[in-house]
Amino acid sequence: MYKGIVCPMITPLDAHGNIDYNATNILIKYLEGINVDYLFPMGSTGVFPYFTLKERKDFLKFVRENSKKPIMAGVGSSSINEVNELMKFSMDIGIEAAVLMPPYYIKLNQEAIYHYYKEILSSNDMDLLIYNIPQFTNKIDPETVKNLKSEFSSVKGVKDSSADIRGFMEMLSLSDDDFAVFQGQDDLLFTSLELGASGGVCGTTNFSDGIVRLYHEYKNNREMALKIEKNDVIPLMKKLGKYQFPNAYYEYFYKKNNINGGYRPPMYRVGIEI
Ligand SMILES: O=C(O)C(=O)C[C@H](O)[C@H](O)COP(=O)(O)O
Repeated sequence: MYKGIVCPMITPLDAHGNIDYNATNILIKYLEGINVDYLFPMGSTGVFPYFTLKERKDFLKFVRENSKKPIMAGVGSSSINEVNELMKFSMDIGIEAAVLMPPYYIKLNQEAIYHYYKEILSSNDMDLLIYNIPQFTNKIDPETVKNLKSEFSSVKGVKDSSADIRGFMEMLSLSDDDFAVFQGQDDLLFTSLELGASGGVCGTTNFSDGIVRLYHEYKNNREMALKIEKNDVIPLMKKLGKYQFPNAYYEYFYKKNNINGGYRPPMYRVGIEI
């Protein structure tokens, strides 16, 4: 059962916009230090669409070779061949699970989305978390998740970043011992834990330990957890939300660690005050 706090890792970049592996090591050590439960490279915060397949594989391999934490690999692509290639690669190098959002560009109905996942799940045994993020790609409905879950035992959960609490509650109704439901928005973590979520995929963990403290406090001291959400997490998310996603996450990380980091266009430096 997947459970706890997942970091959707930024992909640290150098001044030329290439992947900076020294900075990546600093990030991995930080995440181990604050004790997140899983590393999630090549998700949305990791700006996976801006990288070639080779860059994506190299980054996944580096994270695998430099951390013993369980890993969820972002394998998203509108090309099923690319998804299969990334899943097979991830499985071969010992990554525990894959995270996959519905395809993008062409607007798809639920039947098409079902067929996309079915095709991939039929030829891969790796554990898979379905990723609902309708602000960036086609939406997957709880009903479609339910159908895929009942047909394929490798579907181990869903990560919902929609910020739609009604939809999230429908996803939660699918929870069982072998199916996890993660909240994808940091500032909804407390509410989601109250509703029975398995944990959160939280971007602020790239440079702040508030979410991890919230998650651990929640078990013993609910009031304290709520305080952390109100005083630390919500203001931080509000600040980050003012800028083009996810540039401010990168800038925060670079500033915190005194790294002369860069951006790959269309990313750019936003000039956040921290
Ligand atoms: O990076 C990932 O893959 C994540 O899981 C983090 C978040 O779910 C999304 O980044 C949310 O994006 P916003 O709605 O723009 O805040």
